[in-house]
Amino acid sequence: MSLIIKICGLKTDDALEAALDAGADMIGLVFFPKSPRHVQLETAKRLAETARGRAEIVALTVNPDDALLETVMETVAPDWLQLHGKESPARVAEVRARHGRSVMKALGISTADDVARAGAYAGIADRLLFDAKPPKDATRPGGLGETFDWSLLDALDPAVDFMLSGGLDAANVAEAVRRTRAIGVDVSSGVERAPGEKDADMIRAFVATTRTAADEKFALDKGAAKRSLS
Ligand SMILES: O=C(O)c1ccccc1NCC(=O)[C@H](O)[C@H](O)COP(=O)(O)O
Repeated sequence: MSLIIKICGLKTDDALEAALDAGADMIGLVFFPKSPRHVQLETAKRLAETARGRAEIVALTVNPDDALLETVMETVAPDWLQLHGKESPARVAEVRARHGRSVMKALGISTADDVARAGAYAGIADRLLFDAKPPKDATRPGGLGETFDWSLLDALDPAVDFMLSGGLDAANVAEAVRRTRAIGVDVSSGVERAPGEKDADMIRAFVATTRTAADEKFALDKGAAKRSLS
């Protein structure tokens, strides 16, 4: 399986086209009014119509109530609901059952305890997304362009798949691919020239670098597997 690339926080037709043309597998639409990437529902609907069938559509919300999720489902019909707040495992299960959509649960990581707590969501969320834990005074819980110590993820149960985010960009994503066993990567700030303003060249560079790094890792793993058999 090839590495999944998600470009998050798209809010214009041009940025969306750049992500789709570059070959992004998932595109993220942010519904969080305090974010510079917040999209109005009608814009989101139009962007989703363009993206449908070309990439999976992810609707990102933070501690959403069911009314918001119903509105997003009716207007945007995303393939995924990304929960980026303090949703409990029980709430994740409830959202999944009630709205009938795959759920990606984002978890902020800064300590080994944060990684240990992730286990409670395994088998409940359809996918886990690890992000840097935001500082206490942050105005939003993600999309801050901050990395975290990826070695903390070495303690995670090897059976648990995850995507990686938090401060990724074209300069560090190859190392992230090599260093972790993430099945996918997610970027927002790292493909922007200013908060909320995506840059087509940066999107292309991020996707191309990620694909090359993933191919190299696959070739290395294949070589190692062959050597261990001989
Ligand atoms: O992007 C936002 O403004 C945002 C607001 C509220 C919750 C989450 C938000 N973003 C999450 C993401 O875009 C990504 O999933 C992830 O955090 C990567 O962000 P970045 O470090 O900026 O690449």
